[in-house]
Amino acid sequence: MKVTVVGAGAVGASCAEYIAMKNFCSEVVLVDIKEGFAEGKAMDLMQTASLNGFDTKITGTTGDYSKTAGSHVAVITSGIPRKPGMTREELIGINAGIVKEVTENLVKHSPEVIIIVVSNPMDTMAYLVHKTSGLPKHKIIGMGGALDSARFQYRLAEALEAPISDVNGMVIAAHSDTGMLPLLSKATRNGVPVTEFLDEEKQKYVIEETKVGGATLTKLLGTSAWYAPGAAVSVMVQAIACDQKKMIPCSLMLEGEYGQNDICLGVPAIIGKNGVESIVNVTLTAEEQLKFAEAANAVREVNGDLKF
Ligand SMILES: NC(=O)c1ccc[n+]([C@@H]2O[C@H](COP(=O)([O-])OP(=O)(O)OC[C@H]3O[C@@H](n4cnc5c(N)ncnc54)[C@H](O)[C@@H]3O)[C@@H](O)[C@H]2O)c1
Ligand SMILES: O=C(O)C[C@H](O)C(=O)O
Repeated sequence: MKVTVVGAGAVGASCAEYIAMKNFCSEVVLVDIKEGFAEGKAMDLMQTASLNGFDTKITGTTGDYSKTAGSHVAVITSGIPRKPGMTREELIGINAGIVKEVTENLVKHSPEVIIIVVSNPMDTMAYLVHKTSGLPKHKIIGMGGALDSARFQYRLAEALEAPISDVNGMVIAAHSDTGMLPLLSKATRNGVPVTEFLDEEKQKYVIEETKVGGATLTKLLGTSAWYAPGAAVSVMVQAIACDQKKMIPCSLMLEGEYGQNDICLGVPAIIGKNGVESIVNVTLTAEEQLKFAEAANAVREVNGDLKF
């Protein structure tokens, strides 16, 4: 399995590192626009191979997409991250042009590729990749829900004073500060609904902290997060590489599912060797349906700023 990661910055390098550490891929190619940067990151990572015990070959290139030819999966992390106080949506002006150009280069050299979109505003960038790549819809997957769900589980474990391995929960809808929908009604501690353990105040705390998870880290770090984003991508790439048929919330093109059309939004999906094997239809409460629809309206407005 050959994987390309475009953008060798914080998230791209973290993706490459986690993918290599899990040792399920033969080759990872890092691509960046900054001269020598991807080559340097690749060499540094390769010098961890004997220490960390992996055999994945990591190489880097400054913009030579012929080196990415024949990739099974490509991850797009190229573009600028937000600074404290910004929203992800404010990145559209710069990132849309980058994501479009990168998509064209990837598809030219790997026409069968499955693309995982990470650059923000992610739901809109995933939509842009659908509109510009010519790839079938099961081959374009936005990464947001896997990360947001991990943050949800972190906050649930904190509120429950439980180990994270006891906790299960999922976040759907938009990958934005206001449009995330943590499904508290379905979250469990070892199969028992968490609502049986948490009072309303704690429930509200978990939901609000989950939704601003990215903003909280951006304020602390001065730029956005990379460890958990990289780990989330590696889980998705592994699900494809190992045909795991894992259920992961991802931003996918909807055609009637969850009452939406012509939009990419986070929904649970089965991820396997074909990319999206199917979308899972979960029954939402009336309040959750309303929030999902509101998130869709907000993303649709941002999508309106795209120029193809
Ligand atoms: N979807 C998510 O959950 C999620 C999580 C974290 C970050 N992000 C987003 O991922 C993106 C990257 O974040 P980061 O922290 O790694 O930023 P970064 O600045 O560390 O890295 C971005 C890299 O992209 C490169 N780049 C820019 N234009 C390029 C081009 N045309 N071709 C190839 N490479 C190019 C830059 O040189 C840089 O090295 C941001 O848009 C950020 O908002 C999304
Ligand atoms: O918060 C950001 O801007 C980056 C990313 O989307 C995240 O959730 O960490």
